[in-house]
Amino acid sequence: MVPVVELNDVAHVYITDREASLAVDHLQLTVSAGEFVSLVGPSGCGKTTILSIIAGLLTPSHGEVLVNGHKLSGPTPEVGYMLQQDYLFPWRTILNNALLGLELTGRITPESIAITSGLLEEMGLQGKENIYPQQLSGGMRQRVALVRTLATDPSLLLLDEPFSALDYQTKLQLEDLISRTLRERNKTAVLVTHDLSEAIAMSDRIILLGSNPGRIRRTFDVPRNIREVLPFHARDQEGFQDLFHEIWSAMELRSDQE
Ligand SMILES: Nc1ncnc2c1ncn2[C@@H]1O[C@H](COP(=O)(O)OP(=O)(O)OP(=O)(O)O)[C@@H](O)[C@H]1O
Repeated sequence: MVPVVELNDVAHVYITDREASLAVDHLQLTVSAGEFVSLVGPSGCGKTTILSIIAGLLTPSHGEVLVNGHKLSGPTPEVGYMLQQDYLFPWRTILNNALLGLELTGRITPESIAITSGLLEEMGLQGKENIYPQQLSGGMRQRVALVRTLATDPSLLLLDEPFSALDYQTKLQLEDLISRTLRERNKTAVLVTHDLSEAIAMSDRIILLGSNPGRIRRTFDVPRNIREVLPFHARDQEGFQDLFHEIWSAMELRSDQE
């Protein structure tokens, strides 16, 4: 089966007035359909750069990116991007915010509106369609952002720290909701997070990056018993703490000690 994402020897150099800096180098990465992969690593190792490249927002200086077997040359509806901030427009109602992606891609139809309303309901936002973002809590707003991302039916979702601005309880609830929603639809996802336990609880595979320049250092497969349950209960599964410590130790180890 064709992978949903393939990065072949991708590198990126940021060029500013003062310098050129190699942000990521020699990236080789394949993500299969239905897989949930997390990118973890120290600040500045290139996690956001990699997501921007996969989103088609940044053209890599070297190498190529394939999405569903096609070479990426810019943003595509096949890839949805969800960020830490929800970026809802305050002047649009919840439903109209959720419909934004469909509107921008010229796909507003009675059917797509009904599907989006159904998604809002699934996210516990029934009755909120005609109110405005400022009337919602942070967790609710992130759920609207998720609906907006899912409404265009992308095969791949890029999640850049989508829970980091939320309180702990809301974050755990949203992790379960997103995990269940993506699994039910067999969506593929790449998550960037600073929270290692979140990465283990949500993923099939964890990619540890090192910095200067950003490179893949190690990959960890999450055991089946952890993957099979939703994130909240995954944390209680046998082997969870062992994997946490294994990845943590690898993070602490400098790359020159490997
Ligand atoms: N627009 C830019 N211009 C110049 N350098 C940049 C730019 N964006 C990122 N960088 C540099 O590229 C490197 C990777 O940055 P990136 O934001 O991808 O890392 P990150 O792992 O997502 O960091 P964090 O965990 O802090 O969010 C860093 O050294 C950063 O300073």
